[in-house]
Amino acid sequence: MAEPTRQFLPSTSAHFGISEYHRRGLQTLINSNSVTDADQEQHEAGNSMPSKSNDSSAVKLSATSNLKTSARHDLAMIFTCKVCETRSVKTACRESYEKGVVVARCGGCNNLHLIADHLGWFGEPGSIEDFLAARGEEVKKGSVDTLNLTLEDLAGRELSTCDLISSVQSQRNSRSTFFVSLCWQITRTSKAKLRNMTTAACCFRSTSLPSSFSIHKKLAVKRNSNAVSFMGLLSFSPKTSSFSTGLISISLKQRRSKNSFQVRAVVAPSEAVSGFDEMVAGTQRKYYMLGGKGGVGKTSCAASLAVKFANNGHPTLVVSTDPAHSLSDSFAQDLTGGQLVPVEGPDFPLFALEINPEKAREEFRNVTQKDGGTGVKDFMDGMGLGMLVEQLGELKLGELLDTPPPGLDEAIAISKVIQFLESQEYSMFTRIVFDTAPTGHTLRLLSLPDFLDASIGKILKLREKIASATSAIKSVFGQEQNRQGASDKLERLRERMVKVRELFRDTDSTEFVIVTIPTVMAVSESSRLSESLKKENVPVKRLIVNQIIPPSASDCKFCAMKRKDQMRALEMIKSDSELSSLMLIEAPLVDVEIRGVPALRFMGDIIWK
Ligand SMILES: Nc1ncnc2c1ncn2[C@@H]1O[C@H](COP(=O)(O)OP(=O)(O)OP(=O)(O)O)[C@@H](O)[C@H]1O
Repeated sequence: MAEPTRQFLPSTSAHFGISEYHRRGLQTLINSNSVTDADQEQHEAGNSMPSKSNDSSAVKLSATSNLKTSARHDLAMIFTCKVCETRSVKTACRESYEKGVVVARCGGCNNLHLIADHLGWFGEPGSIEDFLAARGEEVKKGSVDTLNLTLEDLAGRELSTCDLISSVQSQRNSRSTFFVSLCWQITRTSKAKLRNMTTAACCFRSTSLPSSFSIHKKLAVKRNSNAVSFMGLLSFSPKTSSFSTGLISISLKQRRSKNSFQVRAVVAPSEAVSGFDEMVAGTQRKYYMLGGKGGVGKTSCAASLAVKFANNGHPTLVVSTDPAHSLSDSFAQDLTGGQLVPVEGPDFPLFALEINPEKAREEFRNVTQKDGGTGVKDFMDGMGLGMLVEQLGELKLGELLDTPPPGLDEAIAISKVIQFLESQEYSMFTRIVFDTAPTGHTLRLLSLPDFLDASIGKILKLREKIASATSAIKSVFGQEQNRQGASDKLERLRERMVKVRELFRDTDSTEFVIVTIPTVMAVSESSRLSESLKKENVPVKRLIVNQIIPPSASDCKFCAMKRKDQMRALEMIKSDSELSSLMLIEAPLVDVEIRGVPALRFMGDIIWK
């Protein structure tokens, strides 16, 4: 048998470490004649010889002896095949590495690389460390805590070549450890590679995230139709110097086998161009608000956009601020409860939140009543401060509190979401999609922040006047503290309202997408909505015309008439002064109900191109 030459060209940054944490029992020892494969997924070693290589591997062995993917595999290594530049993670038996023979097959080009050969089968006995040392190259060893794999290590190449789209940071779990999920988006070229499971690219967005990290415990491998996710403990060196531990989730996309969702008949109308590339680009947070007349498909469009963002690597949050929520129905999952609920199905994190408007309204009422509403009025009446009561009348506070203006609950709901998103815990979300309430509500919502801002401002001023006029009396009544607390709350609420207003008008981060259907009534309403949005300086670029009946060769008279009507409405859009300037996205009426993630994915692929 011709003796293959072994050639390893490890990178100088290569390091190696074996943790002492999880020693295997003797019963799992492989005898010194054994050859082990070094592949976590396939047991393939020993069936062919390591390639005689001019191909060389930049080998990085990392300490993961507590890796529990298999009882036999307690050593992990990451290496780059110099033949095909594929980065691979493999696990092997430590005893085999120390006493036997270990070869690793490159997932990209199928070449075998010799990692250890203590039996001298392929030349001088030794291991990769010896081979590297012979070349005068550096071998680094480390314990679990000192293993710091860079992002490039996981990506397997320069990150500058990746289109870094998103990242996920962390949520604290009840035990105060970090759950860290890393997500990444890759360029079209790298996507092709990923489909072959050859490489992956990661990225971080948040500045608070570590610059280096290592996986030192693999917890789970999750497979679904088009992704494999690795979950593992992560250690990293944050800016604050000490090491932290968390969980890492890495997804490798595979070629999608078959769309599990089948529609019986769909005709995509003319070129649907939504400019999705622009929508998905960038890692900075963006807000998309979808609104329109009741029943036109706002929820379906919002949910399908959220699924599409998530499947394109953006950790996404979809929020319903419509008092009559239908997100749960649309996703076919229970998303109620006013909390962030993970949506099952998409490749990357997607969470949903249905805000409880009644609760939000109640909250507002409590705060204002304590400080500026009937509480203050009663108090002032009692004190004989007639002239201030007059000012109260001007504010129409009673009206505000007894019959909250329409749109108030939604404004509070949105401000609540902003509050959520400002916290570090939710900094991972890079796309926020709002499923808003029907048009009328939304229009009132738009003017509401200004109205509330003014009202609350007046309430606060009034409070100050009362405070100075009655401080002595109040201290007798012992109410000062309560009033201060309520006043602070009110001030915070006012600030949040201002933020809602700013968010709605921020052209860099926000876009309002109008959803309509091709009927004269819906188009007229959309035109009015567009006009109002413009007046309020809310950025609007896109108009979805949903439920367009596809042309048909059948003699269905009803369908033909209906389609004719629809075409008329479409013409109306094209000549409408408000709507004609918007990017028109035509979405067909499909003959199944859009329910559940596969259906939403399907719809998203039609609309968001
Ligand atoms: N393109 C489409 N083809 C077929 N059915 C659709 C399409 N778009 C939406 N639907 C269906 O229309 C119904 C209403 O859709 P959806 O709930 O998304 O509308 P909405 O505007 O959010 O309604 P509401 O104003 O009541 O919240 C749903 O049953 C949905 O499955």
